[in-house]
Amino acid sequence: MPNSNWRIIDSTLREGEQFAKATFRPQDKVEIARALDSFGVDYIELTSPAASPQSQRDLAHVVKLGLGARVITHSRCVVDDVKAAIDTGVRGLGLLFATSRILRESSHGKSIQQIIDAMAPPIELALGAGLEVRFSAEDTFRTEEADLLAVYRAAAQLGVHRVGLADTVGIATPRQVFTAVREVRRAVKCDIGFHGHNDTGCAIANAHEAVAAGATHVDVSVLGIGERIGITPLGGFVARMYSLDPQGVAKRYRLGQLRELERLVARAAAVEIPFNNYLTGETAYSHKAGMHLKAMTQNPGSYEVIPPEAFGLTRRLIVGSRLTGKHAIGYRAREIGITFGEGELKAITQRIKELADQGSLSEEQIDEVLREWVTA
Ligand SMILES: CC(=O)SCCNC(=O)CCNC(=O)[C@H](O)C(C)(C)COP(=O)(O)OP(=O)(O)OC[C@H]1O[C@@H](n2cnc3c(N)ncnc32)[C@H](O)[C@@H]1OP(=O)(O)O
Ligand SMILES: O=C(O)CCC(=O)C(=O)O
Ligand SMILES: [Mg+2]
Repeated sequence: MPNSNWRIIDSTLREGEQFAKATFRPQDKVEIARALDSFGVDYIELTSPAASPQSQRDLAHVVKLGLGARVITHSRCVVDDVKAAIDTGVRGLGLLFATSRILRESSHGKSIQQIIDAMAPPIELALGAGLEVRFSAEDTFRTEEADLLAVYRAAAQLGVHRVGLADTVGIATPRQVFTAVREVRRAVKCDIGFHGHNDTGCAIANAHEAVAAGATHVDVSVLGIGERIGITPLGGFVARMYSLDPQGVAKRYRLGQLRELERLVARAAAVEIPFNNYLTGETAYSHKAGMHLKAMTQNPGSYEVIPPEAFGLTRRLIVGSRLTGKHAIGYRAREIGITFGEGELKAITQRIKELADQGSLSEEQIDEVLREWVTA
């Protein structure tokens, strides 16, 4: 039975705003927040109101939209920043402190004990205001294990609802993530979140391993946008989890809205959707090689673990290439009402391959060849 005890925290409007090309206008944030809510993400995280006056106004505005998703924000362990967050009416707050030696030296200059002392007042303030509070050890995977467990235990003792592991620089392997989450799971009783950057291409696998080891919350952003090359993409994470539990995932999220959501964010962030994007990429359901096409005409599950219909999309069988085969040609012929005998089919397939050696044929061109063959 797959683990279904996980929630999506969409951070397009926080981590995604840290993406080099993104500067969201107030109306973009509203539109994106509404679309995320309609898709069904469990949390929507926006930039700290301490960042700028407009960030403060945008957060307060999104809070007032009355969305089903919990609107949360993110903050340093600084009392004034937490006060600014509370004033916006957010439901939850992600607090963090970098715990690795390198970031302790370059970012804030505090020892582990000083971090433990400094995180108490902001955590207590946020909890006292009734917020759902999470504390993350930034740069978890370059932090000494004993230091990590010490800050998590201290946060749990203060009463946080969740502790977070953050692969801030995208260095963790899936095995490391599994082990670390399992250790934290043994050390604290509260929920556990995971935030993973994709610098070494493991962000989706790492999010999955975090869940497998007991994490309850996963940070994602639409198209994965974030600092540098970003974090676990919403679509990629949904693909991973859908393949393990199709009904469970389809029940919780409006999967047919994913493509429009991605288009919206791509426009707002001034990027293209990659051709090989998870689930919705232009070629995500295109099949080309003759051996694949034959099997696909028998059973679409042959070369697809995720059916396009689940995401409101359609499959494409590319029949007119030099890699085509007689089964695919016969299939297309039958679709347009033509039936060929075995010998004829082999001959026309050879002819199509010769033509396709000069450049692939469109569906219209294939149909024309098939019809001409009949009348010739
Ligand atoms: C890994 C991540 O993505 S973490 C989230 C990153 N998000 C952001 O940075 C939000 C946007 N940031 C901002 O608008 C600004 O950085 C602000 C408003 C937060 C702070 O601005 P400034 O006061 O001008 O400080 P600046 O950004 O130059 O330096 C960071 C300061 O935060 C401190 N700091 C860093 N991490 C933490 C932390 N977790 N808790 C408390 N203080 C911290 C640093 O020590 C430094 O303070 P200092 O001025 O006393 O040395
Ligand atoms: O607060 C967190 O858990 C993550 C912060 C962040 O964006 C990161 O560490 O990359
Ligand atoms: Mg990040």
